[in-house]
Amino acid sequence: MTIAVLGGGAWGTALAQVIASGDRPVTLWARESEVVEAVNGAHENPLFLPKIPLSPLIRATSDLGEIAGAEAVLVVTPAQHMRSVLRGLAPTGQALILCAKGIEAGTLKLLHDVAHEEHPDSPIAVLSGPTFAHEVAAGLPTAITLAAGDEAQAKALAALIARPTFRPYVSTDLAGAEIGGAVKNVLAIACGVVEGAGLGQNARAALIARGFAEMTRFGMARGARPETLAGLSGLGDLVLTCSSTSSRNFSLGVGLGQGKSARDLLSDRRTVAEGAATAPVLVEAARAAGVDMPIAEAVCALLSGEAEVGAVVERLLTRPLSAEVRA
Ligand SMILES: NC(=O)C1=CN([C@@H]2O[C@H](COP(=O)(O)OP(=O)(O)OC[C@H]3O[C@@H](n4cnc5c(N)ncnc54)[C@H](O)[C@@H]3O)[C@@H](O)[C@H]2O)C=CC1
Ligand SMILES: O=C(CO)COP(=O)(O)O
Repeated sequence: MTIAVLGGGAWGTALAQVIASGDRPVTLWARESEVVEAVNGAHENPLFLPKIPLSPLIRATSDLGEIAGAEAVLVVTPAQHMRSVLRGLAPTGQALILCAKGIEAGTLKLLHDVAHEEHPDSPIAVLSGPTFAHEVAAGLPTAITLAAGDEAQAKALAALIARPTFRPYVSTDLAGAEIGGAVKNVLAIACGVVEGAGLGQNARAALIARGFAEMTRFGMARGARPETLAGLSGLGDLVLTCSSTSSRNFSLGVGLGQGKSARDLLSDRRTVAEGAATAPVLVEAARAAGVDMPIAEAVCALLSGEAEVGAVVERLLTRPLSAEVRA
C-alpha cells in the first residue's frame, strides 16, 4: 500500500524520498502545479528541494481525493495551514503523522489537538527532531522522535517509516514532541540575532541554555514531559537549528541582528520560517499559562519592529538576577 505525504515543500519532499527508499510507493500532495509536474516528469522539486534527484516511486498529485487509499498520511504543511488542508481530506480514519512545527494562531492549540478536532476517528502521531530536509533527502543518518498517544501505535508507525538511515525513537508524549519543535524555531531566530549582531559565542551558548529553560517551563505547563524536551525533538533540534545557517529561522535571525526589518527579510521568501509565525502565538500562550519567556518575548519585539536589537539585548541583560533553576 502507498503512504501519502501532504505538502510538497522541502520537508514533505524529503520525507517522501526517505519513505520511497524502502521500495514503498508514495503519493505526494502538493499545492503548486509546477511541483506536481516536476516531481512526475523530471523527478525533482526545484522549487523547494533543488538538486536532489527523487525516486520514481514518488507520484505527485494536486487532488486530495487521491490520498484516501493510503495506509498512513504524513502531514507536512506549514503549521498555520494545517487545519484548512486537513479539512479538505476525507474522514477515512487513516493514521495522521504530523510533521509541521508550530502552535495554531488564535486557538493557541497544539497541532495534534487541531488534527484530532478535524479527524476524530484517525490515530494521531507526531514526528519531530533534528532534521534538515536536504540531509534527510540525501540519505544522511538522522534520528527522530515519533510520538503517538498509544505505545503500540507509535511502534507500528515507527516500523512503517524507519529506514536504514532514518531512525525513529518512539514516545507517547505528543505534547512534548510538538512543543520542542515549535519553541526551538523561535529560539533559533534569537541565536541568529546573536550571530548577526556579533554578540559572540558565549552569548549564543547562554541563549541555548536559557532558551531550553524557557522551553522546559512552557512545555511542562502544557503537559509535556521534561525528558521528551531533553531529547531529539527538543534539545536535539534546538542545538541543530541554533548553530547553522542551513536553518531558515537562524538565518532570519542573522538578518534581524544585522538591523534589517522582518518585513523586508520575509517578503522575498517562498519558504517558511515557522518561528516568525510561532513567536507571537507562543508569547500569547505563555502569558495565558503564566509562564515567563523573556527570550521569546524579545524575538517577538524584534519581529514586530517594536524594538531594535540594542534595546532588546539591554532589556534581557538588565533583568533582575535570579536563580538558575526556579522552584
Ligand atoms: N525544511 C525542513 O528542514 C523541515 C521543516 N519542518 C517543518 O515542516 C513544515 C513545512 O515546511 P517545509 O516543507 O520546509 O516548507 P517549505 O518552506 O519548503 O515550503 C513551503 C510550503 O508551504 C506550503 N504552503 C504555502 N502556503 C500554503 C497554504 N496556504 N496552504 C497550504 N500550504 C501552503 C507550500 O505549498 C510548501 O509546501 C514546517 O512546519 C516546518 O517547520 C520540519 C522539519 C524539517
Ligand atoms: O526544523 C528544522 C530542522 O529540524 C528546519 O529548521 P528551519 O525551518 O529553521 O530551517
